[in-house]
Amino acid sequence: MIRLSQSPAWKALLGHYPEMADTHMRDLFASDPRRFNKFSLRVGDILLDYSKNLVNEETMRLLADLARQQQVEERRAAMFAGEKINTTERRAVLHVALRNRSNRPIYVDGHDVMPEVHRVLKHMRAFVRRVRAGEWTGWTGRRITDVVNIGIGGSDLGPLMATQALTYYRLPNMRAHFVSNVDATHLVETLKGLDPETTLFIVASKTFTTQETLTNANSAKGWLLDAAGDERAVARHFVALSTNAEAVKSFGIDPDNMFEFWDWVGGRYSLWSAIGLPIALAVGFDVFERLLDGAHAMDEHFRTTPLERNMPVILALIGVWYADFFGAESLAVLPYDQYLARFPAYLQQGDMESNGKGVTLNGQVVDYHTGPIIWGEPGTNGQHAFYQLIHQGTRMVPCDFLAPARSLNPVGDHHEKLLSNFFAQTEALMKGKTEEEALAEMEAAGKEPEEIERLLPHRVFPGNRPSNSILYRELTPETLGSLIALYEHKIFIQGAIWRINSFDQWGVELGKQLANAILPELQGDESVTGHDASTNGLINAYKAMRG
Ligand SMILES: O=P(O)(O)OC[C@H]1O[C@H](O)[C@H](O)[C@@H](O)[C@@H]1O
Repeated sequence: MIRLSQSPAWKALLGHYPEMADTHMRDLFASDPRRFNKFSLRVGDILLDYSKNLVNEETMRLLADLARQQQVEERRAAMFAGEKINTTERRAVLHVALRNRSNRPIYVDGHDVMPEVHRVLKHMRAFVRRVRAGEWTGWTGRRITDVVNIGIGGSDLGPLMATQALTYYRLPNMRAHFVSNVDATHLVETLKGLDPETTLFIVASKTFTTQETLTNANSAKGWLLDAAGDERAVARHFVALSTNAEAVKSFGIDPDNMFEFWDWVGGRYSLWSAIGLPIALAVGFDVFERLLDGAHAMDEHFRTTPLERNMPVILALIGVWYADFFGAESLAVLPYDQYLARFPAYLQQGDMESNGKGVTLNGQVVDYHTGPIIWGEPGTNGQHAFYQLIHQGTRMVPCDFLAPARSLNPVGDHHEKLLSNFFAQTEALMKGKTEEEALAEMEAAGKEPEEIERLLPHRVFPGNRPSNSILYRELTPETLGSLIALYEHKIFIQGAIWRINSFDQWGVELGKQLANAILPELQGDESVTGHDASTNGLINAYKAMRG
């Protein structure tokens, strides 16, 4: 197979790049009054405006050619058909089955997975009902008031982000907590205000072998047993979300209290599975299902819409354009929605663990850039922190701005103020401020020539800095589901273009392996000598310092 970087579609983009690198978006807008109409797209209640990008119709055509050349349509079909597109782990990738709200069967190895999906959803619904109704009680018969999800990575970030995003929809009398870090501080500080009699632990781990999660779960069990003094209490206070029934059993959790999922659910794509149980406990099962409905709607758009009008595909193509042709290193995700405060953190795993790869599906080292660094904070906080660099720094930082048209908390003019910032930032990034404009402004303000001379260069904004704006009607559970699915599919399409496996994560193994080797060396006071000088030095300094 010809290398991507040598392929006709890639070369065509390389040929087109100088023209666009030499273009200012101001001119693109000035020369085309229909630019917004041409480069925006609506799916349900979500509007994507991608007109403030360094693209013209030719760019989008060439990018779509690249997608076709890379057979993204075939890859998409293969994913929905349950083919084992995660080739290193020989697994299907079917988070879409978890939210398949149609009657369409989805097959893995000739076996329709939908009946199992529905069985687990039913199990979850019944459990949520019992807990919320106070029928499922703790060992002393008191109703559950607090749920503590113990998990990390995909078994934490998705449920945490979604539970937080759906705070508005939370039902009363149930608090949700999330413990992930193996730093005992996380567990200890979380448990401080809690009563063992009314606390339910959800041990969430796809593999049920993850060090952090099992360590936290064992300590939580100790905390419970200190109060209960009877092993039988564990069955009332621990449930598991996992694919590994054996390990769950040996931890001491009753298999009846295990909510199952399958190897075709990637950890970072798992919030739609049993891993969503803490979400459902916090907001109720009906709201959880609305989240699935929203994701399904985006899945259907993604599955059936031609590439040119396909929202995840467009986001993916624009990202490839900047990463590979403009040398952009990162993508800032900037939600002007406090409920989405953890969305950037969630996408860090979603995107960086998926597309932070340097070899192709065939094992060839790539000679182009793959996944970007994802970062971001909610607006307007980011504006008062790091936007300086985005506006006037030396790097190109493509941004995704997200905002709801309607606030769930309409108080005074907060929302207009929030949205005026949302609109202003993308406008400022695109237009910038020329030297002439800055000069005219200072003169109009009656500034002295000395001051003008001193400050003028600092008051210039180059502009021409790209952004996508994603405006949605309101943060409903459906919209949240659609937004998450939008990014999931975007990541998939980028991985398909780069010919990498977006669904494995070998890069997390080495650190784990070395930590396992170091752990026993931390025992005792003898000096360690088996590593490089830095690592030896650090371990020995630690031993001296800890006393
Ligand atoms: O759900 P678990 O099996 O406990 O895995 C938790 C996390 O740990 C691993 O290190 C992986 O990098 C993540 O993809 C995964 O989400």
